[in-house]
Amino acid sequence: MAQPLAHPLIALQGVAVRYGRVQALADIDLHIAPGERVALVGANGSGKSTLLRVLHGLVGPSAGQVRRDAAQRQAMLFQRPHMLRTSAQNNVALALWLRGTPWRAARAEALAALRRVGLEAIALQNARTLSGGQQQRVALARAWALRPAVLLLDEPTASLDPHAKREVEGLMADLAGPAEPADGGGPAVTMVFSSHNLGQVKRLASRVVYLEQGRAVADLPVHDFFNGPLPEAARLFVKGEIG
Ligand SMILES: Nc1ncnc2c1ncn2[C@@H]1O[C@H](COP(=O)(O)OP(=O)(O)OP(=O)(O)O)[C@@H](O)[C@H]1O
Repeated sequence: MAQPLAHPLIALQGVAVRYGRVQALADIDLHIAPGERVALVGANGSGKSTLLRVLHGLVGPSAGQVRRDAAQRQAMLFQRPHMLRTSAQNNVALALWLRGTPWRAARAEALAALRRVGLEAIALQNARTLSGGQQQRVALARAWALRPAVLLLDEPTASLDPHAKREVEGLMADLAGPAEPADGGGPAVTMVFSSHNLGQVKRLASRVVYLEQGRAVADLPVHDFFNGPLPEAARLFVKGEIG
């Protein structure tokens, strides 16, 4: 398995997760290094969402260890963002306020974050009335405003139309910075995302982890994943999803 050498932001060792009788993850060893853009791919039910939840600390492992750089902030985005019934600006500002930023400063920072995702003009609009793509951009602004070192995204574009998909994907690339590992801790956000869209994986990822029935059966630099030899199931998955 390819494991980066840099000091990991998150390190999983021998991680397993069970939901009752379902073994959602088994024997996962995974190091996330600064500057990486890791794509989690695999069939429905292979464990991608569960792995993201473990990385974010929302689900505890039933076996194994999760170590996290406690000084680093993390944020997570879901397929369908949850918007509160208030303005886009307040949706972002509340996240900052909850982290201890005074309200006035939070409102100002929220506006800057909305500007970052091209939504300054609709800052005062009720977030629930925005389109799916706009809501996902507000969610990205809300996550980015927290200045996370690690951004985890669970199929962030899966429920969007092609135009919105491209916009959100472009923003993800923009927030993550260049696809090379950052040297010396630049402003780049380390990103781990799940996706069924292999074109998107090619465009965004620096590394691909392929899950099968809760196991990481391939963990490769993006070029090797799409061009090199793969375990049979992963090869068929790539062929089926593309062809
Ligand atoms: N809360 C839960 N309770 C019971 N079983 C669960 C729960 N969440 C997930 N599972 C099961 O764990 C396994 C892994 O699910 P997970 O959602 O992580 O897969 P996934 O790869 O993200 O799937 P998808 O691509 O469909 O989103 C599946 O068998 C799923 O049914």
